[in-house]
Amino acid sequence: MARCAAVWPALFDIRLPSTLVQSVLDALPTPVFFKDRAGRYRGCNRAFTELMGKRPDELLGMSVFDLSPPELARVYQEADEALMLAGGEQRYEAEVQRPNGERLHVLFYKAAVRDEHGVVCGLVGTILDITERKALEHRLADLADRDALTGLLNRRAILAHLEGLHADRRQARQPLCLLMVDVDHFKSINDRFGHAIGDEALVRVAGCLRSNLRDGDRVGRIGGEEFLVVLGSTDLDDARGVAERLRQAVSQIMVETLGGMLQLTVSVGLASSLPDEDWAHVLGRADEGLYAAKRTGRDRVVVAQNEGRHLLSKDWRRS
Ligand SMILES: Nc1nc2c(ncn2[C@@H]2O[C@H](COP(=O)(O)OP(=O)(O)OP(=O)(O)O)[C@@H](O)[C@H]2O)c(=O)[nH]1
Repeated sequence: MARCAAVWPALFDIRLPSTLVQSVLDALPTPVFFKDRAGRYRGCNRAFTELMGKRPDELLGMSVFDLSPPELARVYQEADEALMLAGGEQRYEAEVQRPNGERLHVLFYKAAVRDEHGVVCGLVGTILDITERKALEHRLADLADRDALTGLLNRRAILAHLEGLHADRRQARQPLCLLMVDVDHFKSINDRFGHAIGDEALVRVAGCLRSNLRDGDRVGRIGGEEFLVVLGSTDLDDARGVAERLRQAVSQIMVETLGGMLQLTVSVGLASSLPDEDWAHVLGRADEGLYAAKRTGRDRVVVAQNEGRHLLSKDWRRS
């Protein structure tokens, strides 16, 4: 790539030979550019030309719309105008598109440049590639929401999802349906076959629940062998169908053990939110439905009574 000498404007002729300034800028790994008051590129360093895939002379006089897709160019233009109006410095996150279409997450650092009369005559900007950092942040955020054994949402994440969705559905005056799903006789599975088989059973149940739900539904592991399913937009009749389908799907799971095939079953409590009902109450009623399913023989779905006991078996907000 050609050096960018002669592209840097006289504006940067700050009693240093401009070729020296340009050489210093070209030695930097960080893209640097300069725009005039009209937002046209008036200079840049080698890293910027490499990022944009253009020759230095091609870049001269271009606007952001000549160089970037319109949705990105609009972001840059708005930021540039705000900076040149206010003066000072600016820092923001955005994306940059390479000529091959690849998008980078970047941090822009820009500063207004003033002429000898103190009037803003352009800006200088640098671009820091933070793509890897962003990917790592997303990965960490995702890991923080996951249950380590099953990969499902963990208790905190599924309850946060429930709280958010419940608020939306309540505002739209639509009910929200929940399923509490608990593996039957799990303690005796651990006792008879060992914890490794118990863990495998949990992983298989988790996979089965996940693969039998639609995109808008969410499932999380909220306790040892207890799962919570938050259904997207589903009325009580449909939710009953979903619960029954999940129950049957789990009963098809066969876990191979040294003592033969282990068949799993789950009990399910289903509750549909009442108008103005708190999310923790709906959860409490689904829990009561689950315990009714356990009491009446397991491997079944019980729809929670609307009245509920209002004395929650657990305080879901705190637990
Ligand atoms: N293998 C394994 N076991 C777990 C895990 N978390 C909790 N458990 C066990 O799950 C068992 C749950 O037992 P209980 O709550 O008595 O319920 P249950 O035996 O399934 O009985 P019912 O629910 O009444 O059908 C306990 O023995 C816990 O130690 C885990 O991550 N892995």
